Amino acid sequence: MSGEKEKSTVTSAPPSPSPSSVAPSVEFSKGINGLQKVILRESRGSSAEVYLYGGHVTSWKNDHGEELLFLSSKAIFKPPKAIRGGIPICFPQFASHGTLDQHGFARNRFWAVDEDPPPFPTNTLNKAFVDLILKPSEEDMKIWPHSFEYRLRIALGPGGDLMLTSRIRNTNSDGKPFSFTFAYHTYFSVSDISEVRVEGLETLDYLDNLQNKERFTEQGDALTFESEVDKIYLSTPTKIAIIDHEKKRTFVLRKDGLPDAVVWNPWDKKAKAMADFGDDEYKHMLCVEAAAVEKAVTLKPGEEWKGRLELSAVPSSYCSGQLDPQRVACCDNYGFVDGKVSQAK
Ligand SMILES: O=P(O)(O)OC[C@H]1O[C@H](O)[C@H](O)[C@@H](O)[C@@H]1O
Repeated sequence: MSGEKEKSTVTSAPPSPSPSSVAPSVEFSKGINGLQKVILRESRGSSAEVYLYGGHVTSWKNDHGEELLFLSSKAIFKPPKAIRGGIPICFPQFASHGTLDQHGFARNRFWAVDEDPPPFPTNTLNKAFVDLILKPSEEDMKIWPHSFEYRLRIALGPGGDLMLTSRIRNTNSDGKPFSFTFAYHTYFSVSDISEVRVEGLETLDYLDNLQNKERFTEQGDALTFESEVDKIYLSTPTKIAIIDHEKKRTFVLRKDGLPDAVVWNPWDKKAKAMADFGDDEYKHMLCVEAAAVEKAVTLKPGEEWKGRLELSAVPSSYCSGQLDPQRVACCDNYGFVDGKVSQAK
């Protein structure tokens, strides 16, 4: 594996208000196997890495340099294989919910940097971000005969929050609508899967992929893990927490436009069957995927869909058991202000 990193371009955002901190920056460089990647750095030291192959976030680190996403030591950075770990983009099909290959093709296409994206309503001050774009090739049109523009903004906020915004537009000139399913297939890094709990999905209905996609209702308790899990929770709240007791860290996932949430851990048997996944790595990862699966999204020509994911990692002074997605403020240091996440002072 040639992991040579070769710096090429650095673009700096406006100067940071704090004299002791460095301005957020965006750096283009070569990653594993010479694949192009983008490194986002924000002023307090957190960072993220994005491969143009797949439009794939492979790393998200906090201001102590600790990795927050799981990336398999056996991940294959070579097309057409999708990268195992980080945040694969599943589009235009989630899993095998359709006639395309598993999880669609966006995760194994080369994306381009979008030099001139249409304006975003969100504030980008003090954020390091990159805009990517995917348009179908002629080959793609043969397997999925629809013209689209998929714009992906990946941004790192001043507190180290990672934000992904997808804007997908139907650009068909034949007047035809298209439908798709979608997921941000996020692999979180956890200390020990048996010590982790997920709050926000209790009492919800789910489709169990391990039982012919049959529908069940989750019990009233937070989710814990002691065997393989592959479930699609339906109509979930906008906020889900992954509490890692051993690490004393809580991931807070906020989503918009993505009603479902997939929870996946392959456990030991499936782990062994995957060539690009270590036998014991299932112990240190958990996928919680903001998704639109049960009801496909349909776009008429000219229409655009937006799906947004915000991830933050906070110390686990987080009040376990008190997650209420309807509340405007949570007992951690983060809350919603005017529909946007802000860090309380
Ligand atoms: O191996 P992959 O194609 O990346 O898929 C990995 C997993 O993705 C999702 O979480 C699905 O629900 C699982 O059924 C699938 O096994």
